[in-house]
Amino acid sequence: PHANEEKRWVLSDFEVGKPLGRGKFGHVYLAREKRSNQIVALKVLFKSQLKQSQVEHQLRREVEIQSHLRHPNILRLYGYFYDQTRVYLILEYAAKGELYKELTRCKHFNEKRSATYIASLARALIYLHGKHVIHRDIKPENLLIGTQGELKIADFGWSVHTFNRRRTMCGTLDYLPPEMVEKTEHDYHVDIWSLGILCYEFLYGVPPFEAKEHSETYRRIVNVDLKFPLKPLVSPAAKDLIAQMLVKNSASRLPLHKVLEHPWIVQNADPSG
Ligand SMILES: Cn1ncc2ncnc(NCCc3cnc(NC(=O)Nc4cccc(C(F)(F)F)c4)s3)c21
Repeated sequence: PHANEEKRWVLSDFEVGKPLGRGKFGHVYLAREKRSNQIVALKVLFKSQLKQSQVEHQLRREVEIQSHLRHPNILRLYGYFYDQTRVYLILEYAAKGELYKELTRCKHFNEKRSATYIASLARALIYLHGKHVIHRDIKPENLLIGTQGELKIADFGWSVHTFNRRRTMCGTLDYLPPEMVEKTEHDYHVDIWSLGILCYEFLYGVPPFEAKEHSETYRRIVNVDLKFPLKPLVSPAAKDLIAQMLVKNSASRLPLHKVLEHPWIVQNADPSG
């Protein structure tokens, strides 16, 4: 078909392999496109569940947003197709799997690995914000690791174009910045807050405002009740960067390009990302 004509994919175009993960709406499988031998990840979503949760519009927006994104630290969504009962997302395969599994295995990452991931994420977010897209759901569960160990942001199911911001609450509270928790207007600064949460969780193995009760987590977020444990040992430079991103007033959060210039990133991030 011509380049601009979307190929109509069908399930029989693929040889489906092992399951890669189980999501709320469906499973992800390793797959090979038969004609090109290209390895992909195939996410299978049940139409019934999508309809039931009224998220079809979100899925359409995800496909639309992803179709214009090309960045080494953003997982590609090559296309989609559907049959009677299911919708299939054809995704780039991230050979080293889910970052959160790696974080659980290692307990926490060292400063070099953490800074390298944060720098890659900052570059991906600069690219995204340049396209007026906010991801809004940056957390370890949505980060994958590519063949060369590079970080890939995945799952734009909650992303929005900045002109039409919605206040749907999504998933764990831990990553929500004060303005989303307090349900006020929010903008691309939310992703800078989440980057600060991630940086803390990479270094300490737990998110900064974690608490047993939701109400306690909520209180700690809106008060920015930021505490650094004595263990593991973390450099003052890293704490300084985290404290500059986890700022209640969203406009005062360290801009992403300043994150890339911060001494902790400059001294610890591997330039290759
Ligand atoms: C585990 N794993 N290991 C290796 C590997 N390589 C690639 N991918 C993997 N996993 C899939 C990662 C995803 C990327 N994009 C997604 N997108 C999505 O799940 N979208 C989506 C779903 C349900 C509902 C909605 C809606 F309607 F609410 F918007 C949107 S999931 C891999």
